[in-house]
Amino acid sequence: MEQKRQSGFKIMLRLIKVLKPLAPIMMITISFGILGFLAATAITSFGMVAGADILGFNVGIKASTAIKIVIACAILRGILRFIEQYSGHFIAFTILAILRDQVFKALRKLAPAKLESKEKGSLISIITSDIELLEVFYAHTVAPIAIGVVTSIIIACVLFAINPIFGALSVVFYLIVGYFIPVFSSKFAKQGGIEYRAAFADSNSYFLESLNGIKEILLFDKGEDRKNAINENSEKLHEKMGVIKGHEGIIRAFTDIVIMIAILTFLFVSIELNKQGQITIGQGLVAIVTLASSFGPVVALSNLSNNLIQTFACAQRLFDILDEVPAVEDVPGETELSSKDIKVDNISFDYDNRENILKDLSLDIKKGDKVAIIGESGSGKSTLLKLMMRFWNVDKGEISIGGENLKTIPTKTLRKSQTLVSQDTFLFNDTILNNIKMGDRDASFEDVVEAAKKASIHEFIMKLPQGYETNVGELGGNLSSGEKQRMSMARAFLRNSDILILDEPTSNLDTLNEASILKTIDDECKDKTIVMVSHRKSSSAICNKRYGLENKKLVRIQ
Ligand SMILES: Nc1ncnc2c1ncn2[C@@H]1O[C@H](COP(=O)(O)OP(=O)(O)OP(=O)(O)O)[C@@H](O)[C@H]1O
Repeated sequence: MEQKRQSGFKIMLRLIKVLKPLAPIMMITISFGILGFLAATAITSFGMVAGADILGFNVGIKASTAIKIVIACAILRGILRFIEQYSGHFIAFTILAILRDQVFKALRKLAPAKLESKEKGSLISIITSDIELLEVFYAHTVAPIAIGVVTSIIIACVLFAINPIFGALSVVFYLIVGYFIPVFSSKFAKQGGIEYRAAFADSNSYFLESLNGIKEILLFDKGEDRKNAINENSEKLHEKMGVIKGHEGIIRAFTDIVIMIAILTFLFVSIELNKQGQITIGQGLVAIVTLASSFGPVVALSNLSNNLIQTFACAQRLFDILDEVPAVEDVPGETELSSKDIKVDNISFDYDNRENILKDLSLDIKKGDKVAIIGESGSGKSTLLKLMMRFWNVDKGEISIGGENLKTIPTKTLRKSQTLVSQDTFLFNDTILNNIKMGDRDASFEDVVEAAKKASIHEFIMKLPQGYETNVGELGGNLSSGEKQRMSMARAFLRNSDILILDEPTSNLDTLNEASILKTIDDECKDKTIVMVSHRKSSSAICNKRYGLENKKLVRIQ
């Protein structure tokens, strides 16, 4: 399951590839960003020109003209910055939407097999905060790098025009601040960023697990332990953030020192060049002010490196999901199955190349058969059902329905032909009506009531304050397992598939409700094929064929 770690460069290239459809808008962001920064630098530079002219240093431009340019640049700066930020964020949030869509598509493909073993808290981190952090890359990285590089080149040319030494020196300082510091910084901060994102996901998982297992925690009096562990996780996150922020502080201080050194260097060089008669005092002042005000985009690059490491760690986790190979590929299309006979032909299966769970197992189920599978816990009964629904593919042998290999039956057709009722039923935070209607979205209210009656849950629903319109969420998880299981049966009756797959369908029911549901199944499903896993003899009484799962194979029981 662990994926290969990709280099920062590869991750960056892949993130940029997603940008392709929005390249024209990115060009707008970059162009307006460059013009905006040039306008900002021009404000200070021409301000200095005006000052120099007023003080009597000749710089070749009149103070009145320079002031007009300053005013024009100030207005332009606002407009340009607005367009840059607007288009930059439009790109970022559009891309986040595209990425979210890709992740959901990937999760759909991975479900259910590959998601069984994934930590749900970690998945939630990826879908929410990890993707959100990529905004940093799209809105605050790509354009700033381009803007930083281009503006630095332009300013270096302007300084070069004043005097080549200024031009050459500015290139050196831009490289130190915009390239060497970020590269050096990222080497040290890399591990911290990766560790922080991993700790963040772990902490989410632990919290979610604690919520899910709250009953067990209280029952075994582990509340204090859990609380301490959650506090420890928070402390760990705090510490890791402390390391990142400490590092950021040092880098910022270092960057500021380099900028100060650059300005002082320009000051000394200006004095020297003025002494040699190569530049006027006015030119020297303009060069110093231009350099000092031009570091903005380059400093933005330097600050990026810390954020980028976290962003890349998030992107890596996102790409791991996108790259994960599903256990089963969907088969597109829809067909009619010629018959509903199921043939399990000499199959073997194991999870992740471990020991075989099922080996050379065969089973013939004719349409209308009611088959019970009995066996010890962990013997592989649920696994066999999962294989019949193609949640996983068999490793050897073949399962077919109506003579057609499961692997080639369109997924939609397969899902339509089968309904699963399992030991634990998930109800969505919606009305009871809509929860049962999962079985058939187009069913009428009367159909739902009839299905609920068959599942012996109608009377219970009618006693609820708003009957079928009661929201499951409002019951606050107060539904009993048996009530949930009966709702699941109601869904199954409504769905009316030809093949009913029942995994301990009555495990949470009392004998009265069990008998009632079994009678309905017996009466209503005469022509349906049923494959039922059950520990209870009473449940399997409605079946005409019984098999025991022993030593990875099925043995007929009379
Ligand atoms: N997704 C999975 N990945 C790896 N191993 C799994 C997975 N699901 C189940 N197993 C293992 O496969 C074996 C068979 O599990 P299965 O759920 O099929 O047993 P079962 O007979 O239905 O058990 P029970 O009666 O307790 O429900 C068990 O050892 C289980 O731990």
